[in-house]
Amino acid sequence: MTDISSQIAELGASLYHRRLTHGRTGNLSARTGDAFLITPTGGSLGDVAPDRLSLVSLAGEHLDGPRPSKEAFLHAAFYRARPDAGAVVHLHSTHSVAVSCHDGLDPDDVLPPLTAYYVMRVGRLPLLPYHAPGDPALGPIAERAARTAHALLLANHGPIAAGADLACAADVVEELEETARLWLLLRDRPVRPLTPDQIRSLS
Ligand SMILES: O=C(CO)COP(=O)(O)O
Ligand SMILES: [Zn+2]
Repeated sequence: MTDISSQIAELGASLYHRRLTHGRTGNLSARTGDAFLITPTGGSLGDVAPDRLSLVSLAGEHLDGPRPSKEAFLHAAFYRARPDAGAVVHLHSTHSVAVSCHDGLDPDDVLPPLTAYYVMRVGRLPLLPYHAPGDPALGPIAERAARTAHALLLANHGPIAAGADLACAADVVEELEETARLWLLLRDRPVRPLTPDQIRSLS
C-alpha cells in the first residue's frame, strides 16, 4: 500500500502514458484531513514528483509546497460540495474535449445513457459554461453543480470528476472518455440508449 503522494504520482504517469491527457495539462488531487494534496501548476502528469505536491485548504488557500495547479479552486469546490469525495481528477482527454466543443448540447446532461458502465460510473453529466483555465468565477458554478453530479464537463476545455479515492475518480473520467468516443463514432447513426427501466435496474 503506497502513500497518497505516491498514488498521485503513479496515477498521473499512468493517465499521461495512456494519452488521457497530454503536454502539461490536467491535475490530480487527494483529500488529506481538512485539506488536499494537488499537483503543482505547469508540470506534466507524466512526471509528478511525490515529494513536490502542493497542500491546499478546502477554502482554496495554498498552505504548503510549490505553487498549486491553477484549478485548485475547482478541486476545493468539489471537496466542499461532496463530503464523500476523496479525490478529484481533471484531464484534457481528446474525445471528451471534442464533445465539450459541440454546439447544441443539453447543459443538464450532455451524453445519452449509451451503456450500463457509463450509467454506473458517470451518470448525469452537466456542462459548465466556458471560462478561461484558472478563472475563479467558475468556482461557485462548479460547487453548485457538484452537489448533484460527481462528474462535470467544462465547455471547450475538458472533464473533471470526483470519486471516493484516486482510482474511483480516474475510473469516472476514463469511462467518460470512452463514452465520448463512442458517441462521436455513432454520431451519424440512429442510437438506442438504455431505457429508464434498464437504467433503474442498475441502481
Ligand atoms: O489543465 C490545466 C488547466 O486547466 C493545467 O493547469 P495546471 O498546470 O495549473 O494544473
Ligand atoms: Zn484544464
